Amino acid sequence: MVEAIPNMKAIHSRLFIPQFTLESGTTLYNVPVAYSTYGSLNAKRDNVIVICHGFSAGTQVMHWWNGMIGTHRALNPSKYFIICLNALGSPFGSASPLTAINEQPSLGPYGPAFPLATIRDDVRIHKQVLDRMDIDQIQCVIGGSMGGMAALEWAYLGAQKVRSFVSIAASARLGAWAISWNEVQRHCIASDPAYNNGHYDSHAPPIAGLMGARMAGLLTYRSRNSYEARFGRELAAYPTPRSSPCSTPESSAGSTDSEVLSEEMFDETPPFLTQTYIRYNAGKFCATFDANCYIALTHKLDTHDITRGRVGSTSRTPLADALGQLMQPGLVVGISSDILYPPQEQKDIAAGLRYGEYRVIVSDDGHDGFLLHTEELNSILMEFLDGVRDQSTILG
Ligand SMILES: CC(=O)SCCNC(=O)CCNC(=O)[C@H](O)C(C)(C)COP(=O)(O)OP(=O)(O)OC[C@H]1O[C@@H](n2cnc3c(N)ncnc32)[C@H](O)[C@@H]1OP(=O)(O)O
Ligand SMILES: N[C@@H](CCO)C(=O)O
Repeated sequence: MVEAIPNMKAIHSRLFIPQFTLESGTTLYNVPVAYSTYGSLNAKRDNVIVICHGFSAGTQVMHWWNGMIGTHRALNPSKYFIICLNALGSPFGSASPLTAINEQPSLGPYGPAFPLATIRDDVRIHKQVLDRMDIDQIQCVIGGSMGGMAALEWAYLGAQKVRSFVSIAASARLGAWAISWNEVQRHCIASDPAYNNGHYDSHAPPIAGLMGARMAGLLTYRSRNSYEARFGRELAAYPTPRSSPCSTPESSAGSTDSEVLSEEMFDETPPFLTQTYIRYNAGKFCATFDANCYIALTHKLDTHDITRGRVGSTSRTPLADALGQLMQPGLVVGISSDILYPPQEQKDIAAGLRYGEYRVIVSDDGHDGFLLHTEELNSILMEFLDGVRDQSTILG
């Protein structure tokens, strides 16, 4: 349920950047960038907060961070001009495998030929959108997961342009563990014959592969304990098993449901709640996501490394050297049970920053805690934003 905010409505737009050269060297033309805004710019055009979205979200912050945005919330549209811009490669409006090559319909969509776009590319092209709005200073850039990685990249634009940042449940550079999970997910998609090396009919996409990828992803977003507590070995109430030699009232007397399930039924019916959960949610995801976009975004994540090009190749402490270059206050938040980007990674980021603060949300919800614990996150953010504002008032 999306909260109705008085005197405030989201504005959704798309702007076209005439020419943009990616880090890879490929130049895109007439590049769409989708974004949503909440609130209004003040006279000095400096009350700006940039929100960076995660892997599968779009720019409509109210849809996935509802608890964070509102009149008495950290993201207060009566105070701030809040903007969320869609990452390149995502299926929600910016240039991606789904959009026409250089916006020329006659050329058809990029499909698997969409070039590698990094998080740094996102920041550079999103900055161009802000430049066109005559915005030169951002109060804070805030993001979780992939968005938290983008927040770190935004900070490298400098403390005059980006006054502070908040990076939640994110890495400074993707490690072998997270890259491998991305590879597992790409493999699921590529193994689906319908994928056809990315040249599939949009009416017959590789659903099975995409579902497999999302199922694997879903597990990395939670923790063992959260699944155990939520589902345990509970059976789904539906669908009812067709028939079974073991399921007559007589034969099942004195047995639990799970004891009377035959192997055959196990294959044909999803008896455990956890199975229906991951199947349902992966299926729901497939209704709005695209397989080539999924692959493009996982490659984007793999390239993420804040040290790239910022630290000499002989550095023995590349992470600390790169983080030490950031001069603005940075809040880094971890979720205690995050197995994808474990809290030690956020602790290390905060430790490397000159003006870093580390906070942890203690929860069994895993990586998805950044979407689920909005009350706690909201308080942490409010405190940080107030502190930064007080500092700016004192320091000018
Ligand atoms: C374009 C846009 O920007 S839209 C935003 C899309 N992206 C996002 O929201 C970000 C990603 N979101 C997510 O990963 C998840 O939604 C989270 C982490 C925020 C919440 O996940 P959960 O805690 O599992 O949410 P919830 O308890 O509502 O369950 C999710 C769904 O599974 C269903 N479900 C729960 N248990 C079961 C089960 N055992 N079997 C089948 N279905 C189940 C729920 O009914 C719910 O269905 P619904 O989405 O149709 O209402
Ligand atoms: N559940 C989140 C986790 C990744 O940030 C998503 O799907 O976007």
